[in-house]
Amino acid sequence: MALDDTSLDGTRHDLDQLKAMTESLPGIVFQFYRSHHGKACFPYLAGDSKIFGDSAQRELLSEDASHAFDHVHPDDFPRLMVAVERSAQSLMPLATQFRHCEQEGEEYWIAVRAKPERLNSGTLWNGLMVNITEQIEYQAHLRELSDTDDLTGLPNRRKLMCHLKREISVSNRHGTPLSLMMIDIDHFKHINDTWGHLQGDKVLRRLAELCRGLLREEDCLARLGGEEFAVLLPLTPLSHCQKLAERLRHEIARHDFGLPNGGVTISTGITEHRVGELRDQLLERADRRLYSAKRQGRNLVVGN
Ligand SMILES: Nc1nc2c(ncn2[C@@H]2O[C@H](COP(=O)(O)OP(=O)(O)OP(=O)(O)O)[C@@H](O)[C@H]2O)c(=O)[nH]1
Repeated sequence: MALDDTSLDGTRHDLDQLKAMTESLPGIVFQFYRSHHGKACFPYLAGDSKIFGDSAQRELLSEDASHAFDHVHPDDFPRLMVAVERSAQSLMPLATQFRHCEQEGEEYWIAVRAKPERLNSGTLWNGLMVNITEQIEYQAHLRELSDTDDLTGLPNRRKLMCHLKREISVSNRHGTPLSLMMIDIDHFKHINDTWGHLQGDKVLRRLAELCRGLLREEDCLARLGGEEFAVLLPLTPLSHCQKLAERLRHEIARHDFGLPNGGVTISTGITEHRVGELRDQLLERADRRLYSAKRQGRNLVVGN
């Protein structure tokens, strides 16, 4: 059959347009092939050159995909391989994400979506990879906001509960000590009522800074709400926690918070986690001791 020159021109034009379009995509259109013997390659790759380099690098990948896998973050590599294997076995779409690392240390988060088809010699996926670094960073920012107390910048109750869950599980598994302090400012209502809410806010912020400065990096100081704070101390037995609580109490009592008459004091309940107990049992015991400190006259640490 004779070829119609005009329709060939049209086809060439369409192909050129398609090529130009894929080259400017904010992602990659690809084919990935894996033989039954494990040989893998990218027969087709087009799009964002940030992800898989220039045409010379892509030429290499069309023969051997291992150069691409060298750039996958080591923490993400096993998950990616499991996802590929599952998709090959089940012929369900491949859907996962991973970090792509550049030699210069730059990292991109890539989302991959691809449909597999069985061939005689292996599996072929047709799919897309999209750079989702901005979304991942934005999600991390939102998570940070939802875990942070606005006024003091400290972790909030929600974040402390996550830490508690993790540290209790470590303590249960390894039998390592874990202590908890519950701190409450004494007569804070009086400070607010006498000097105003803004002055009260300043006291909360200053107290948070003061405590932060006296704690180790791995100790989690959180604001639970109002004038109540907590400190979670991994690898710390009650005796050390007691010394630290006394030090905080002392430093706060002698600190000049800028209030015209007198200082600020705190009451503290401390306790150590008992292997096997639940988070709420630990919290309740620390709370009971805090209220015992209040009952006994305030500006006090109670540990049993
Ligand atoms: N300035 C300020 N005040 C707050 C904030 N959150 C809670 N408060 C106030 O903290 C005060 C807490 O009062 P109470 O619960 O009666 O406790 P207290 O006066 O410290 O008395 P004791 O704990 O028994 O020593 C209340 O007046 C709340 O309005 C805040 O973010 N900023």
